[in-house]
Parts: sequence; C-alpha cells; structure tokens
Amino acid sequence: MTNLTIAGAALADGSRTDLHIADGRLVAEAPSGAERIDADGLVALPGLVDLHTHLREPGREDTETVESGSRAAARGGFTCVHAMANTQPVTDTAEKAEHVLDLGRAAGLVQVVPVGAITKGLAGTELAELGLMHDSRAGVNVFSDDGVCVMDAGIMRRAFEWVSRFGGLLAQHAQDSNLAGPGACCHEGELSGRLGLPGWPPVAESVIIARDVQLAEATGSRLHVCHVSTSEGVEVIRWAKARGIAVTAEVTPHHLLLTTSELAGYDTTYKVNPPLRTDEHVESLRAALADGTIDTVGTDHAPHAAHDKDHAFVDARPGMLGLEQALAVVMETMAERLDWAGIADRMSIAPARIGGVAGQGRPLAVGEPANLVLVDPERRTTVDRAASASRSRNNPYHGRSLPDPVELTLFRGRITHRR
Ligand SMILES: NC(=O)N[C@@H](CC(=O)O)C(=O)O
Ligand SMILES: [Zn+2]
Ligand SMILES: [Zn+2]
Repeated sequence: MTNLTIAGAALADGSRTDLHIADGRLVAEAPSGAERIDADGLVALPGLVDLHTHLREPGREDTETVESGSRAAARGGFTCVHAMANTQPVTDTAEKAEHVLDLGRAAGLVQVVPVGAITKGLAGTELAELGLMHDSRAGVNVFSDDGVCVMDAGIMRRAFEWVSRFGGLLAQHAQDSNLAGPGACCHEGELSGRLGLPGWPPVAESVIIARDVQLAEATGSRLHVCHVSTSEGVEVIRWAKARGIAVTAEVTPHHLLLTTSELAGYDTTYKVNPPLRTDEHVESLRAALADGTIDTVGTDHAPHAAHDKDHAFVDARPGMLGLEQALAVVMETMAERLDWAGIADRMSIAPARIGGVAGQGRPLAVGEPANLVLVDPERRTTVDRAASASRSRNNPYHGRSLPDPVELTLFRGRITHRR
C-alpha cells in the first residue's frame, strides 16, 4: 500500500485541496514517506461505480475475465463494478455468487459486486435462491436476469416480495419479447425498413417499465430499470417517481452518444440490446440524466469475441464495450448539463446508493476509504480499440475523438491505474 499526497487537486465542488492517503484511507496530514503527485489542473472525483458490467467469467474467459474486466474498469476510473449474472453457468446460487466475489478479491483492482439471477438459469420460470444469495458471503443485494426480460408478471411479483424482506433490488432488462422478439436488432422506424432489419419498437420497453413500476408499488419493493433507451421509457419513470414509487434507472454511455445511423454500414460492433435509437430519444435520455429522472450511467460493458460478432447483422451477438470510455462519453455528451458534482453523483454516489455498496460513492473526506479517480478535464484522444485492457475489441468508439480524462485510479489506497 502506497502513502500518497495528491497535491492541489480540485474537488467536485470546485474547491482545491491536498489529499493525503495512508493505509487505504484519506487522512488529515501528509503521511511520512508519502509519494507526492502533482494534481494541478486535475479534478479528484470519488471512484466511479458501475451497476451494470458483464464480466464473462465463468464460461467465456476468452472474451473477458474478472481480472481483465477489472483492469478495464480501473482504466476507466471505476473502483466498483456490479458483475451481471448472465455468465456460464448463471450466477443463480449462493456458491456461484461467492465464486465471483472471490475472483474479484483475487484480482484486487476494483470491488466486484456479484449480481444474482432472479430466475434459475435465467429461464424465467422458477425463482433463483434469492434469500440464500443475500445471506451468503457475497451479500447479494441486486438481482437481475439481464440479457433477457423476466416476462412472467407473476414471477416478477414473487421476486419483488422476496427481496423486499431484506431491501433488495430487482434490475430489469425491459423488453417485451412478444413485441421485440429475440431477432429484433434495429430501432423500429424508417431505417429498420430500409435496412431490412427486424424492428425493436420503443413500446416494447415502456410496457415492461409500466408493469414493473406498478408491481414495485404493489409489493412495496424496489425496481431498477437497466439501459433505458426511449423517450417513452423515460416518461413512465418520470410518472412513477412523481407518484413516489421506488424506481431508479440507468442510461448507457452508448445510448447517450450514438444513434441508429451507425447501423447504415451493417457493422455489427453497433449491434446492441436495446438498439441504438434516434436523435430525439438521445435528447430525452440526456435531459432525463440531467434532471435526475435517470439516476445513473450504467456501462452495460458487454465484451464479445470477433467470431461472435463476425456474422450477418441479425445473427451477431449484441453488446459493446463501455468501461474505459464511460466517463469520456458522459463528459462529451453532458458538458452543458452536468457539472463535476453532477457527474460524481450520476457515476459514483447514486449507483453506490442504489446498489447498497458500503465504502463507495463517498465524499473525499478524512476517514473515508481512498477510492478516487483523478481526471484531466482538457485532454483528448482518438480512441483505439487495440489499446484496451479488455480481452475483447468490440469498442464502438474506435476512431472517434473523445476526452481522455483518467489520469489515476485509486482503489482502497492502491494505484490501480496510472497514465
Ligand atoms: N446489451 C447487450 O446487447 N448485451 C448484453 C446483455 C444485455 O445487457 O442485455 C450481453 O451480455 O452481451
Ligand atoms: Zn440488458
Ligand atoms: Zn447488460
């Protein structure tokens, strides 16, 4: 563990300070023998927290491991990621959740928080061991069948009832599979017709959100909506929040920046679920993230092998990388609407609160764990998909000019990334 002094960093509120770090915590005075890091012109934010990361271990270690995904997270300024349950096998028992926890601890680069499946094998028919996963060493708080939607409202209701006993959270992949079937891969509209790709209409998202917020209300339980992609979805969440329903939501970096026009060349890098939408939807998502209707940015970092992407558009795997450029994309798309305090809230404080993760999303104050990211607000780069810690190369920002902010990431006082 390093003793450090980060000198002259600006905090999210604009004030400037020296941050002293010893034994993994922020301390009041410069520790003896501390390395001094000059942070003049840099901004220190609490370490970023992702509620939605796909690490592919166990099962597809060729595309990502807990270690490689953790390294990508650290490079992106993250100190905590929630590992989605759609691995092979699925994280649907206490033992499997503990295994993911242990892999995360062994890597030691970020706090890896296992997400438990809602249903066994993500099959949508039988509840997984929700209580046992919660009571395990993994202490699972967040449950999701992400990758597929829990279509059966009766199962969803029983899952809400279960997790309400311990304040757990259900994170839903909102996609009515009767309205947007497994083949649906393009925003339904003029372009899907022209490209001849099966359409995925916005209403397939909003009907599930409408159903689930009412189930959350009826059961007194908490809902989190994964990767909101439509104006209609935003409107339902706005209505539910105004009514006092315990719902939170996330938007991905790619849905904040990219649009359906990327699909014109049939490049499967841009195939993702839910699909990229139009400018009007992107504008609604940005406005909702700014006004807090959408609480947080979830990366939906979804690594895939080239041979799983190298197919006709309809047959390619959906998903794109997100951890390393998440902060850059938020800076690029939200510059006029979120100040540093707003970014710290949406990318650290809010997701830590929603996931119930202790020691993350905390103010950079004496006594707190030293989880932080040092950011250069000015630097830019042209993104190169080869320059990634991920084992996969499905980076949708390849060749684009974007901010390149992350100078240094500290996880519990340890340097996990340094430019
Ligand atoms: N977003 C995606 O297109 N893919 C995700 C699954 C998911 O988030 O639904 C994946 O696991 O690859
Ligand atoms: Zn999903
Ligand atoms: Zn996902």
